[in-house]
Amino acid sequence: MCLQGDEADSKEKYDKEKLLALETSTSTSESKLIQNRLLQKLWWSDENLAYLLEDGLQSKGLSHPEENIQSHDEGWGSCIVQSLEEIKMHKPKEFNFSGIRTERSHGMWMVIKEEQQETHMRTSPFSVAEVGGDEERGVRSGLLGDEKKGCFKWTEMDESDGCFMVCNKETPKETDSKQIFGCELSSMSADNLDSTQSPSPFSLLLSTSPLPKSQEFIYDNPLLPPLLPERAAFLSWPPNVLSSVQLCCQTCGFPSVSCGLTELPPCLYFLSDSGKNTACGSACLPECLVDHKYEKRQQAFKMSSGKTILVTGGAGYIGSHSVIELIDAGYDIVVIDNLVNASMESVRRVEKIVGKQIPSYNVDLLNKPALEEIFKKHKISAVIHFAGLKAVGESCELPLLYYKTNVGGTTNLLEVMEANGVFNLVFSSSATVYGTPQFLPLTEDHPVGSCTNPYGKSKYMIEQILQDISSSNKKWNIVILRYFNPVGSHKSGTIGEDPQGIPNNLMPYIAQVAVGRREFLSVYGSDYDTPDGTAGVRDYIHVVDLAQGHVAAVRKLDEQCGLKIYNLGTGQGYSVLDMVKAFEKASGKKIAYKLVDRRPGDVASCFSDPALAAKELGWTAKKGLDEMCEDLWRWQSQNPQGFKTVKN
Ligand SMILES: CC(=O)N[C@H]1[C@@H](OP(=O)(O)OP(=O)(O)OC[C@H]2O[C@@H](n3ccc(=O)[nH]c3=O)[C@H](O)[C@@H]2O)O[C@H](CO)[C@H](O)[C@@H]1O
Repeated sequence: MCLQGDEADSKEKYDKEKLLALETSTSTSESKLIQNRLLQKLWWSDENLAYLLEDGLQSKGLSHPEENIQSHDEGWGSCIVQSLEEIKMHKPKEFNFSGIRTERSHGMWMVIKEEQQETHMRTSPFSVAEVGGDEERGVRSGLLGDEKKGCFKWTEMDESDGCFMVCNKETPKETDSKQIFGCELSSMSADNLDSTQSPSPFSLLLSTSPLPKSQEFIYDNPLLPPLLPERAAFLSWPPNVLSSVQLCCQTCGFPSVSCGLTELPPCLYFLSDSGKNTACGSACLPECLVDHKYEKRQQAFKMSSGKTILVTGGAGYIGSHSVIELIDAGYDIVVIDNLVNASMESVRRVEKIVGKQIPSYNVDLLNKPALEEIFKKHKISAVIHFAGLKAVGESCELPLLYYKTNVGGTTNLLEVMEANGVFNLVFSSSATVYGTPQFLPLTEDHPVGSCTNPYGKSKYMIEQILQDISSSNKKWNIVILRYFNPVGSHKSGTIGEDPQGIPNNLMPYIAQVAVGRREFLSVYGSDYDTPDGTAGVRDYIHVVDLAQGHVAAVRKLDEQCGLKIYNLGTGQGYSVLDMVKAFEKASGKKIAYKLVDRRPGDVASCFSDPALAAKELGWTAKKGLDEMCEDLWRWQSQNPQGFKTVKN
């Protein structure tokens, strides 16, 4: 029996017949299996009819029901083979063939070994992408196959609908869809499959029930390494019908095509308002989505330095990014944060990124007993001290709050450290301590202290305190890092800068204009002595580069370094309008701006000489302006309201 796409054959009627056929099947166990599979398959919502195409899903060896292929002129099938190793171990005819056609214009077929379907759902040597006649996308598909993976060929299946097939290199190039299909089937067990080939870059995740409109997909398979979150995309498929979800690789250029296979085992969950919901099926973890850093991270866990670093302000922007890099470098981390300007959600998201729980406490540095508790509970080797207030304008209105929080908090911390025999500290200072530059680029020996606001002065005062304790007790190892202008976010787009209220700094403001939270950017001053007249030739540095600078600084402490001071910048200056343009390019959004008066206290230009950090820490910033803007945009567009964003 062959079911056509003709609606005359209702799904229900067909199901009935199918089940009847199964009941009379000779093999009870096979019948059971097939019934189970039928139940699994018949999940499609009404608008997305699925038809089982082959008689009773009985084993037919590899003989494909060609009449079905031919009859499906509006769509076509992809033959997907799972588990290369298994395929090699079995003769083709031991495979049962089952095909499902998922909807009129997008067909999907599957070939799997019935008895072991679950274990087969790991890697897919084949998958098929349909590009719906869009030549450009087709070309991109082709690039993926040949150039990126090197082991796939893309073959145009049908000029009229512009379908492309990914298959093994050995598969004949020029042939029609029927032949390709046949060939692919016969290559299931064929020796021409190269066992080193990469799995498919795609997989299709089919829900066992219609997915809710609001959802957050969570890939969560303990058997497989984590996804590269920045690459993975979950798309509903077929488009606009939320009954299946496609996991695909954005980097490979596949934001919108359907492809791949399949079903169980469950490893994808989706969240709805009611919490974690039923599992979706998943086929394989595409190679290009595997987070290989994970293996390194596992390695790092194994070769853990055994050192625990206390990160104050670890829920904040720079702190959270640094925690990731430190964990990657093999350190154990304890986070404390008073959450005045941060949220524990960022720590939860960092935990997801690193695949590890991080002890984290809502503790204020002014609460000395609580701080002492932390030092009792954890064997701290070093402290990275980010915590503090940082809004320049606010510091002018509330100077005492700034001195108490920043300076008082730091002295508390230093006392507790000393009392517990911890003499290793990395301090988060700022280029603001240089005040108005007397020369550029700024080197570490540039005069400091001429800061015009309490925030800047508090940083300067802390630097002075650190100099003094270092002179008083040689046990102290202190690295002071003077940051230039950190921007960007982690590649995943799941953590980033989340200013409360109206952003003071340029880039968060621009990002909020792009996302529609602010109407326009006020460019403060257009009469400066800079190439485009705008102020703010600044040294923007990617926050991940900055975070890596902290790893280098922690390593420096091991050298019993005494007190050291380093600039963390790129050495490259960009104006406000440079930044506007770069962000427009990265986001594809127009940034409305108005030229307004100067902002009091702004200097025209400020950029670093980062040579000392390169020489003594072995650290340099690597990421350029485009990457900073792209990463910032990923964070902002995925989280328009920052960590408060509710996923729809
Ligand atoms: C005076 C001041 O606040 N200094 C702080 C600010 O330095 P910066 O002034 O270097 O950073 P910023 O991001 O506030 O401003 C960068 C440039 O953009 C300009 N701009 C900024 C915002 C805006 O809405 N429109 C606009 O034109 C601003 O005039 C400046 O020329 O941030 C640094 C961290 O990143 C330090 O914390 C500095 O202490």
